[in-house]
Amino acid sequence: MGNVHVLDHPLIQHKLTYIRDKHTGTKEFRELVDEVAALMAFEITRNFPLQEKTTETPMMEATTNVLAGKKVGLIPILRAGLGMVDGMLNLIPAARVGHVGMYRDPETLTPHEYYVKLPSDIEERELIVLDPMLATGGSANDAIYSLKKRGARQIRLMCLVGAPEGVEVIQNEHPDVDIFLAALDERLNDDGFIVPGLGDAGDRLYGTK
Ligand SMILES: O=P(O)(O)OC[C@H]1O[C@H](OP(=O)(O)OP(=O)(O)O)[C@H](O)[C@@H]1O
Ligand SMILES: O=c1cc[nH]c(=O)[nH]1
Ligand SMILES: [Mg+2]
Repeated sequence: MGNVHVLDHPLIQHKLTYIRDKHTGTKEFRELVDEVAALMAFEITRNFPLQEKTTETPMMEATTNVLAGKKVGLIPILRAGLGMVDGMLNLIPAARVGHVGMYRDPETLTPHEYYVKLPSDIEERELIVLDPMLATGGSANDAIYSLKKRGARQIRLMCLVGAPEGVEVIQNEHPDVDIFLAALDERLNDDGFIVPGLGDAGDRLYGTK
């Protein structure tokens, strides 16, 4: 079963509080999501392999470390996942970005895929699926199946807020996928929204409500 990592770094938790706050406007919401994504990138890359390199410092020749060249693919689930891309790219600038378009029917809560465009070598890349919200888990579940169908082999899922229901779906359907969250919330309400949550992530990012 995939591990669930709740990234409880104080800076992440502090910023998440203002992301949740209903008084936070679109501009600030977008900036905070960007910042938290960068902080989460710092944590999610913690186990990336290093290799030794000989470096001449101004003082002497030294054996130092550089990243061992792990190839990364960032896969935002449109729309709301887009809000996490730039923050991640700040720390992993060589990552390629693939897009999966998915919307959740507000009545049935069923996800519908409407767009897929991926780097050609996804089978060689460590893919990080990005979406602020893991609610019923339907969207992330379908997006991960869609990636696997196209050859993906290594996938992690990174969300700001997860519900236990969504976590369970991913753990059951994709035991090979580790989940990284800034918070694991209480539950879903009757409309399929995470509570306490942060509301509709896409609408808050792009000011569409
Ligand atoms: O876990 P689930 O129950 O599938 O719900 C989560 C999904 O719902 C939201 O997207 P939405 O469908 O609102 O699309 P948007 O990002 O375009 O607003 C959110 O960004 C996730 O993709
Ligand atoms: O709480 C939720 C659930 C699904 N999508 C959102 O944007 N928010
Ligand atoms: Mg939305």
